Amino acid sequence: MAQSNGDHSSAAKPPPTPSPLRFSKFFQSNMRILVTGGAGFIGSHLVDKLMENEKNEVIVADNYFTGSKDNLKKWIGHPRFELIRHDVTEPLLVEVDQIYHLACPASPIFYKYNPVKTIKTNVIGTLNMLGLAKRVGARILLTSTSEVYGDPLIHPQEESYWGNVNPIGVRSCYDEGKRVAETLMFDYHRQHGIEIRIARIFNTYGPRMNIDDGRVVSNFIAQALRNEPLTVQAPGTQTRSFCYVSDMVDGLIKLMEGENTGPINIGNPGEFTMIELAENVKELINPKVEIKMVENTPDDPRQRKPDISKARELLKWEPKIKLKDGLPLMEEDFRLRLGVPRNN
Ligand SMILES: NC(=O)c1ccc[n+]([C@@H]2O[C@H](COP(=O)([O-])OP(=O)(O)OC[C@H]3O[C@@H](n4cnc5c(N)ncnc54)[C@H](O)[C@@H]3O)[C@@H](O)[C@H]2O)c1
Ligand SMILES: O=c1ccn([C@@H]2O[C@H](COP(=O)(O)OP(=O)(O)O[C@H]3OC[C@@H](O)[C@H](O)[C@H]3O)[C@@H](O)[C@H]2O)c(=O)[nH]1
Repeated sequence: MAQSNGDHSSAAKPPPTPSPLRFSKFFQSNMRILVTGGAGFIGSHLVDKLMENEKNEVIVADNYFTGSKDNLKKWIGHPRFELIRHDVTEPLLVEVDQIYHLACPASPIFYKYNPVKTIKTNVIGTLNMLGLAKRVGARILLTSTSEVYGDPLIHPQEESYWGNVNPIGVRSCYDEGKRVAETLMFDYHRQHGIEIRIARIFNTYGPRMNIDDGRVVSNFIAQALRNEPLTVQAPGTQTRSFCYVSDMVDGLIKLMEGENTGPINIGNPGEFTMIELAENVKELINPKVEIKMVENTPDDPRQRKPDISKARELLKWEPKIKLKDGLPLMEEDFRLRLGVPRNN
């Protein structure tokens, strides 16, 4: 059953007065934007889009755990761009107008690698970024996740659903971490009037994903190009809905620029079983490759598909790129990075 989330738009207090430093711009930019996790997959595409606007000055803070300077190489040295090696579990002092807070490992193998660090990143990292937002009067957007719905008992998932999450499982550092991060966002909003935005991101794919990061689309494409079996984790009937990264970035910017706090689902409602995904990749990239069933990991959600009515209505956003059109764009990037030419 869907549950009510109450009225998210009414803040108890007016927003804090921005710091006077907010108006002392280094350049003639109108907007100084901090992107935490900006050296990662989604973050670096977001930076590309934000940098297209000459009125934006972009500061990236990243500890390079799963991200890389390479993703931002075209901006290093640009007068409107700054890259800081920084871990968000430590406070950060910068003067900005907007904060896109993405810093957090997203692939299950990485977030489970050091679960204590993952939960610290989600809780202390978000607390630090909210403290920064409060001091400088910045608007802050959190990239939350479809994992807040856990192994969902309603389908598709709408924002009013409170989720079905194991609080002590191996994924909890991430999904409970993001749930606490959402709570902190709303507490700062109600208690201190901070302008918040929460995006619940569903599985996103595209160029620049770490080749061996363990997520399903990157795994299957890399396996197909290396002539290795596509590893479908049992039972293979579990579903996901895959959003191409440029659609995701457009949705995040619309949410930041709009008037709604969220949480708002941002994802592509096209739903596929993992067997269907493997078949699509096989047909598209390497028809000779084998599909192999392998053991799954605990608490793997059995179904996932966003209800994006809110995004359509409130943000006037919907994804444009279908899986069959997005996979070849990612294939090109993986071929280049793996050194596998098309006629191989
Ligand atoms: N890609 C998806 O399918 C998806 C789905 C739901 C939510 N999200 C969220 O979107 C955000 C970006 O995901 P992504 O796919 O680009 O992942 P990613 O792993 O490519 O990027 C995460 C970035 O955060 C950085 N980071 C991690 N911990 C940090 C810390 N303590 N301090 C500073 N930087 C740190 C990493 O080095 C990396 O550059 C994450 O918050 C993730 O939870 C992603
Ligand atoms: O090689 C693989 C990898 C994964 N899988 C399956 O593919 C599905 C998707 O797995 P992924 O690891 O790509 O991602 P998940 O959907 O489990 O988690 C993701 O959800 C949303 C985000 O917050 C994160 O990016 C990530 O946690 C799972 O059912 C998994 O069992 C395979 O069948 N084979």
